[in-house]
Amino acid sequence: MPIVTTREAYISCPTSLKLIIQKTLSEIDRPSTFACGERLDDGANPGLLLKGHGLLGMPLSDNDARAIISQSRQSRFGRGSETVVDTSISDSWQLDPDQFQIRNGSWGSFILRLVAKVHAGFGLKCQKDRVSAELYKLLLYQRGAFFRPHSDSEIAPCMFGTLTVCLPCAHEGGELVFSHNGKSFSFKTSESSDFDMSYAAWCADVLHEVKPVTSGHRLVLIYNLIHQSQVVTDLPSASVFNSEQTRLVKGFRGWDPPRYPQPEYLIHKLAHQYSQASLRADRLKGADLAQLSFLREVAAETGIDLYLANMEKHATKSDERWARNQVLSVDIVLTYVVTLDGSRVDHPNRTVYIKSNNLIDTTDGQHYKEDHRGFTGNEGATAEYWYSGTVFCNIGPSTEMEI
Ligand SMILES: O=C(O)CCC(=O)C(=O)O
Ligand SMILES: [Fe+2]
Repeated sequence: MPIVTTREAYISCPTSLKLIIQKTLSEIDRPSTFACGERLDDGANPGLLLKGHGLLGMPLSDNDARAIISQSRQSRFGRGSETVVDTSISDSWQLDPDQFQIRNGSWGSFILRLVAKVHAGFGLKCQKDRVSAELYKLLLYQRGAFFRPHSDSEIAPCMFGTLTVCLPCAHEGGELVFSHNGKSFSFKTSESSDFDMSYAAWCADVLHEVKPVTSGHRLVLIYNLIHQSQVVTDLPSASVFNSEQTRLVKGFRGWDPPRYPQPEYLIHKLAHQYSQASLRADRLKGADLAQLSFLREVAAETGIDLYLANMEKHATKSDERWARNQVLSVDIVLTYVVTLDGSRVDHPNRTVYIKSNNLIDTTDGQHYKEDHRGFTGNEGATAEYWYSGTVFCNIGPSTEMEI
């Protein structure tokens, strides 16, 4: 039996590239990130009770910090399938959950609120109640302590990430730095550390580090994020973000120029319709915003240009009340084209005509107006439909769309 590789499949059917792009974009249906974090002004005091010592006050005093250290061991972390101590990687102090208690009864619902933030931030598609956070350890960083770049191994079944709550305890330094797939960003726990808390969460496969603490103490509760998934492949991970991006890049690069020249532009319909005033990247919502962030990455990699536009489509069809609903003619025009920052680039007095072949998705959606003409001469009964929408235009690197 002949084996058809994906590459051959692309070559034999250029429409499949549009399908790849369409399918991938349709799966990016909500904003998502592989790491998130923010200051929390409404954090409750967990009421940490250290066995043999008593309640730990918040912000943590130097005296209570010494009490924690006296009962701690060097922090451990997952390396492959093992849990190891290596002070060249991390030299913070660790308490295990059986060495302390969280006495505040409302702490559980506070953690659930954080899990809901993670669920939204990661754009998880499962129900919120499929995700939970299991207490793993309490870490204390003294001045000079750090955690070198590492990713978290799955120390619990169906663990997909880590949630941390940095408790009130003034410190400088100690910021979290995340890097994945050539992108990196940092989050400063110190900024809210005097009296407030902050949370951070990341997918287990994201490389992260804690920069050295330069003064004070950094006190963090660490939770494993668990996904009650039946199917192991459902587990969220940062590499899912990569694979969506890779598929899109493949889609845009996959045209085989000698046989099927790359179209000079492609049009992708947005989920929402935007007025001219809100036609700019920073006003996009929901799935549109999420898709834009992916398309931006893809544009940087492939050299395509991105524009936003309002589109009008006018179709004349045979009237379905009398005959099969056959399309007789279609006109598609862009009525307002802008760069991502909202600057208009089309000429107000010139119409930009679009070939329907360049639409990634040719389904019409709901028309906003229709007109049934009845029988006219030889043409039979016709009906006209008008559609409108907002679109992304992805223009190939070496071509210009005539506007
Ligand atoms: O201290 C932190 O904020 C992160 C700790 C960490 O990465 C870990 O325990 O694996
Ligand atoms: Fe970690």
